[in-house]
Amino acid sequence: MLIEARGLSVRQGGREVLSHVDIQVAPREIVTLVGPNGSGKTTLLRALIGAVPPSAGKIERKPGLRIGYVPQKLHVDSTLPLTVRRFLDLPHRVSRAEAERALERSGASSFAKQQMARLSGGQFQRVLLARALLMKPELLILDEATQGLDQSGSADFYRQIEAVRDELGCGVLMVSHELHVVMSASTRVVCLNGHVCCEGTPETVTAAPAWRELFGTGTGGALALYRHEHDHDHDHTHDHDHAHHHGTPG
Ligand SMILES: Nc1ncnc2c1ncn2[C@@H]1O[C@H](COP(=O)(O)OP(=O)(O)OP(=O)(O)O)[C@@H](O)[C@H]1O
Repeated sequence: MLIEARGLSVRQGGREVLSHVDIQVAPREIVTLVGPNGSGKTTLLRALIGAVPPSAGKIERKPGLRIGYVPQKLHVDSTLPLTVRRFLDLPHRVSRAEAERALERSGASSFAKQQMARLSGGQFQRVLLARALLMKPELLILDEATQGLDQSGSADFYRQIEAVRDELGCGVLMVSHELHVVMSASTRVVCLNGHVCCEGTPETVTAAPAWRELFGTGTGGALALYRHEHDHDHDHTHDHDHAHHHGTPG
């Protein structure tokens, strides 16, 4: 296990925004965190990286765990002349070989000499990914990294994440709203609404009543469509009763 939280509660602004959350990420797993706005997804990531203190519960990290963090967005002053390559030198200079490897793994090599201010949204996210990879992460954490990208742009980005996972063998924990794309790339989905509503494989979670209550059946339909198009096993023998429910939804 890379990281494990047990019974994690966090208070923000006098209110409990996370209650008794259990979550863990193992090497090579891609765990996707989904949930409505304000359900505590960002707060959970911040608690896991140690940026907000828990009010109850325990977080255990593998000793010396190296975490690479890709934020939701990052503001770069558009008047500041700064190339992608120079951006990777902030806050610490990195060797040419290290920078090149990180850019290559992120699919960002072709725009290394460009100005940060002129990148597209998808290129910018790849640069943030490259920066996170400089950490040689054992755990990669991404907070809605594809916000603002179109569907094919975010699908490309998630394929890059899978390639990084395959190459580095790191675990991945990410937040996303783009359910059908993300779920096709996830080994496990955790549905959060202040507490863990349900979790499991994409198929089991979308079939869980707690999920339906939060998202309706539309996203399950989109997932089914995606799977249908991309997976030629049309055998409908899956048993959908394996999602475990923690507490009651809502
Ligand atoms: N520093 C803070 N002070 C007070 N309240 C906060 C703070 N950070 C978060 N909250 C509150 O905690 C709740 C959870 O916020 P959080 O950003 O974790 O949700 P989220 O699931 O990431 O939402 P979104 O999908 O909109 O990004 C929200 O009600 C938010 O207003």
